[in-house]
Amino acid sequence: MTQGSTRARVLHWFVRGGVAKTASGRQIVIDVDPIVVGRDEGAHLRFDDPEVSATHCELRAVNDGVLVRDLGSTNGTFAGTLRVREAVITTPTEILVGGSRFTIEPTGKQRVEVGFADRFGDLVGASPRMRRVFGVLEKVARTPLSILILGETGTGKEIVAKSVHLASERKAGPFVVLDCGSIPASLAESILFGHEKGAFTGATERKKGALAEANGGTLFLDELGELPIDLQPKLLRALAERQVKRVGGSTFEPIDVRVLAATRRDLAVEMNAGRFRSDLFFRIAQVRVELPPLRERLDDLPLLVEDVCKRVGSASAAPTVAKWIEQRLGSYDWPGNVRELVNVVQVAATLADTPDAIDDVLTLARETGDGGQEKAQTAFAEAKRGAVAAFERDYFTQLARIAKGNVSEMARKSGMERHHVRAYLRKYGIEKG
Ligand SMILES: Nc1ncnc2c1ncn2[C@@H]1O[C@H](COP(=O)(O)OP(=O)(O)OP(=O)(O)O)[C@@H](O)[C@H]1O
Repeated sequence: MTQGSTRARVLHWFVRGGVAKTASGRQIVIDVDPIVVGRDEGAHLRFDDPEVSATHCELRAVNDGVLVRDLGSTNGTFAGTLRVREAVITTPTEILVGGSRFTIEPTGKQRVEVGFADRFGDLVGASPRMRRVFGVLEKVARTPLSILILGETGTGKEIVAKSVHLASERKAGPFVVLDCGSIPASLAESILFGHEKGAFTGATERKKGALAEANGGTLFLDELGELPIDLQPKLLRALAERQVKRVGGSTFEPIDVRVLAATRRDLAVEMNAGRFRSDLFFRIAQVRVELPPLRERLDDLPLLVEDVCKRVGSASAAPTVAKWIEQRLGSYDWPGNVRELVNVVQVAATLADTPDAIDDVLTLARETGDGGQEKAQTAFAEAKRGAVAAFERDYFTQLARIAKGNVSEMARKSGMERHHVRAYLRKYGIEKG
């Protein structure tokens, strides 16, 4: 995990792309950025075939060949005679989608331009995939393009959005965050577009919506996949026409807003299931940025550890903390991604003078058992924090399982507000399913 080895890997990041060819002679180059195959007008490789789903499958270059991934299509994706959910194509292969066919012809290894920047705004990362992300963000931050940021919980989606805003010409304007997952359906329209006084019961004052609040700046739509379906065409219209009408109002006000959005959900699957509108998807996903899970970019650990230690004022603790993580969590898969790492590093950094204490406290936090002996050797406050964290992690993991990921159900069962439940799920990197 030294800087030297990181640099060598950057220079040697190669993928095998290819070309997708249709019977009518259309050709499209397959690179590391995903190509969507589907019936939708926004699809990169489009088939006007009713048996093809709106967003049917996607193709992209990976290390060994062309990755074909079905996007929850109705009729499936076939490589030759095999129905595939996900497959890496290494030799020329015919792909069947609905009643249409195309061929993938993989090419030799090609070098991916990753750039050398190992940070962008508040983000750091030395892995080739993050360096590539930084290169893309550098190029698009100053443009008006909207960006869809994809990634598991805790991979840094919100910090990407904030950093893009601060690197854009809109940085002096507002940065407004709207968590689409916590909007109550009855207030959704008013939260987005605002309302006039008396528009509905409880509308005691005229109020701006999130779009108008973000005027002159950036609106970050977190959890875009959870935006209520009936609101989606209205948002699309507002973005296209650059104007909003408040609930209960009769006039339009102009808005000048750049939209950035994030999602943990696979929106292609949502689109095929009719829960997300593809026209809104293609409007917002003018640029798609995918943040890989931390387990796929462990090269980022040293720089992240250094960054967090600096942030908490313990820069000198970084080598001890990095060594501890390498030794004790070397094969850990970080389900809570960078957020979980940040939590671990913050605790470890404050205890770096006594590495044994790191062991005690962080092992405690991870264990759900009582670990009596270890507890008694740790300061009471730390031990309690560890035990509470273990309880919370366990409770919400089980709750999510029982409620099959349904946040409303979890809120009912736990007697908590939905946004509190969501905060705990995030804190411990628990997928909602
Ligand atoms: N590349 C990075 N460099 C430095 N810090 C990072 C990086 N990525 C994430 N973080 C930190 O990890 C934490 C989680 O990041 P963030 O809230 O942006 O994740 P997220 O993907 O939006 O999560 P969620 O989907 O749960 O909302 C924050 O403390 C953030 O500062």
